[in-house]
Amino acid sequence: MTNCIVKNPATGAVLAEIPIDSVEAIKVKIAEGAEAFKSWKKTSAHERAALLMAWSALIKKNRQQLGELITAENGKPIKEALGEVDYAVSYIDWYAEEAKRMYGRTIPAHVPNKRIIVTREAIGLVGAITPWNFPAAMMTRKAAPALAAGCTFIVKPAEETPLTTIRLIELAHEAGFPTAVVQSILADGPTVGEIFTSSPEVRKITFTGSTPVGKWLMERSAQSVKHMTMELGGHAPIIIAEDADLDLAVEQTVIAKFRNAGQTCVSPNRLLVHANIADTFVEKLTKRVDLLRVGNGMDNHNEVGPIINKKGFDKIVNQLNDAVEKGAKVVIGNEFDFDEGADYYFVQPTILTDVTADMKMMQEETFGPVIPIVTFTSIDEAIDVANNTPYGLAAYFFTESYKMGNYIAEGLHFGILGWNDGAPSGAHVPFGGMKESGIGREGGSEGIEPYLETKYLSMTI
Ligand SMILES: NC(=O)c1ccc[n+]([C@@H]2O[C@H](COP(=O)([O-])OP(=O)(O)OC[C@H]3O[C@@H](n4cnc5c(N)ncnc54)[C@H](O)[C@@H]3O)[C@@H](O)[C@H]2O)c1
Ligand SMILES: O=CCCC(=O)O
Repeated sequence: MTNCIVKNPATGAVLAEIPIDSVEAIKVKIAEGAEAFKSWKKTSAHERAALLMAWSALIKKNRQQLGELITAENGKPIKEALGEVDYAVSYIDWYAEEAKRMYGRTIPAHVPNKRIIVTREAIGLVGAITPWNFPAAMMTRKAAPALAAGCTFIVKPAEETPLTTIRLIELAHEAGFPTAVVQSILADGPTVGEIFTSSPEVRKITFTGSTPVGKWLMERSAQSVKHMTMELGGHAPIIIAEDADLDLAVEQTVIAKFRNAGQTCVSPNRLLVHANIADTFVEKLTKRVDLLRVGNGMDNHNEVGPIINKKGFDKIVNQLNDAVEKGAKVVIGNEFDFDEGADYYFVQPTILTDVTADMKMMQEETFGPVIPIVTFTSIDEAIDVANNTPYGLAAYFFTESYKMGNYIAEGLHFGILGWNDGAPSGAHVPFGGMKESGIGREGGSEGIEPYLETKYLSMTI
């Protein structure tokens, strides 16, 4: 592959054909990033914060253009794409502030003539690899804390959606970041994975993507003991307790589930509803889902865009066929609008009932607009089913009871919990997963820690 062909997933039209970086060119960028670290780490936190604020201002000025770029290459509705630009910028704003709070400490010495000082230092050159589902926000939530900490940064965006990243990096340079401090590269994942993991100059890898690729990167990085942040796959449950506010649960389920047509790592993948309220809930949810308009995200009225590509579409169809063959009942959806020749794929929002544990969608991430519904009769049973997965990213639950809510929260093994809340993400909170959903957190005060080393100085005076 010498060129990366970027397509509009809503139409299959080619948006751009960009030459990919050669192995040699990638190695040169890594060397430049490592060299730039020597001076960048010496800049003051206030200087770095000011550059981040200048970058943020330029992104805000170009909000509409960036939003349209996201919709064009990713497919999500324009309103959501503009929301993603705001979300992406919020990480830059947050870490421009956090840059100034990289506090150290002093430790009382065990003898009178010693003084001990603990400082925090930037790790070095960071290699980032990002997915196509949030082309702006997954990049800035890595770049902003890395740059704030004093690290230099190289990102490899997904081949499906590199245009947003390329534009964001241009704006960073326009804002005043030296070229070698923040860079992007364009190449296929395995090539970049191979180079990043084998390069001693790359001191940290931060990855957002699928669990198998994350595991592979971790294995290879062991050779040079790199720092790692892993934001991997999810398999989020929603538990609807018997006393839940059903209208609220319906509204929040729709928000959580159909964002980016279900192609979101925190997207609910399994809906567990108490048997006594299941019929009422399914009826209300179906009415609401029936109102969702599917189509090209550039049309402001559409709320559910296309699936990113044929591979993603085939996975969804395969899971649906498997579920129906094993006895699931289609309440709404299971319909498709696609054209393999043109290369676009839409899936109608789908609700399935009579879902059982042996169905593929109860074990694997679907990454599509599909809601499988399972009933339960006791909350312990629901918690067990929810936890019965190697993943542990996000989980949601709906109950009006304070005691029940706390009981469920304490029982769930997930890094992010939404109680009566389908939208828990934000720059100010620690985002990340347990078990095979990842290592480390992005966002919040936790999000800068993975870019810092601890150094302590012991002085005899
Ligand atoms: N936990 C989170 O914060 C989070 C956020 C968004 C997406 N995700 C996950 O990402 C996945 C969807 O993205 P995807 O299907 O594009 O994932 P993917 O792992 O196939 O690709 C993600 C990125 O990794 C690159 N890549 C592929 N193979 C590689 C290799 N061998 N070495 C290095 N890089 C490689 C790709 O080019 C892309 O840039 C889902 O599993 C989703 O849950 C997780
Ligand atoms: O897909 C993963 C990111 C979604 C989010 O940050 O809420």
